[in-house]
Amino acid sequence: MSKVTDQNKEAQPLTDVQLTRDTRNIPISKVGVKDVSYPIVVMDKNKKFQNTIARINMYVDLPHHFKGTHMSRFVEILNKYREEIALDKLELILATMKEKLGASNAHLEMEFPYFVEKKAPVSKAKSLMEYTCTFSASLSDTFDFVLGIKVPVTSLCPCSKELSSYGAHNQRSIMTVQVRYSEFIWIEDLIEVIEECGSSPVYSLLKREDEKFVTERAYENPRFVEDMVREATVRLLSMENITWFSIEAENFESIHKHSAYAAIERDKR
Ligand SMILES: Nc1nc2c(ncn2[C@@H]2O[C@H](COP(=O)(O)OP(=O)(O)OP(=O)(O)O)[C@@H](O)[C@H]2O)c(=O)[nH]1
Repeated sequence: MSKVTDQNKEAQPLTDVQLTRDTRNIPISKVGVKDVSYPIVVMDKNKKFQNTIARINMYVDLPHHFKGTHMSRFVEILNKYREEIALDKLELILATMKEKLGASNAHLEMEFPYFVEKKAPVSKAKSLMEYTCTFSASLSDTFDFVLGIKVPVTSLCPCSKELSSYGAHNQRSIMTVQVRYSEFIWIEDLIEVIEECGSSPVYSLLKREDEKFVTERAYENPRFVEDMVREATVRLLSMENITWFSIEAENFESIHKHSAYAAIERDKR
């Protein structure tokens, strides 16, 4: 490009390419930014609140006639609500996304580590355990919110216990619970419910007496993935404030190279 053309371009106002017309007549259901790392605040049952860092996805719909969305506005909105990005602000953030981006639907997904203080079962030694949680919120005409938690547990195979002369294969499993609710639910309470559904909870700190206890507890409570999602379903159905849930169990098998998996979803509305 010649120096003269460069100078001409600089003298002109910058073109807003995103606003130009697209002629393919295809609307887009979700467009935006993905995997933005950002500080958020989560309500903590014991300490009132907990600061953590989320990986955030923000999307809106885009009408067929626009070439592109305005990507910078998503991050501008995060900045606007910095220090106060929390559950009670999600609907407001989504409303701002709809307004600033001229959209009909807005989606906000956050995945973040959340720490819970746990006591070892016998020694009562305290330690912090990390749980991966998700907030998935959408606003169209109505607001929708789903809380998700990945809960690690130990599972011990009932079949292996029955067949083997010694021991039974056991492994770490991840139970993923997602809920819609009518009244607020503490992350801590939901974790406790799901941890009852494996052969044993897992801990970040165990002394010798705890290790003996959890090993024997797992042996006394063998569970297939099917048992785990059924046990969770019984509990989640009995919680009246839960209006919808999905529960998954994945066992990272210690005698196979693949996982065992089961899932149940129930809409109580
Ligand atoms: N729409 C879109 N923008 C992209 C993409 N990749 C990068 N961008 C950039 O996102 C940046 C910000 O775009 P805008 O939000 O429209 O920026 P702006 O025009 O200064 O902001 P406004 O005045 O608020 O519209 C631009 O530099 C784009 O090039 C893409 O795949 N799609």
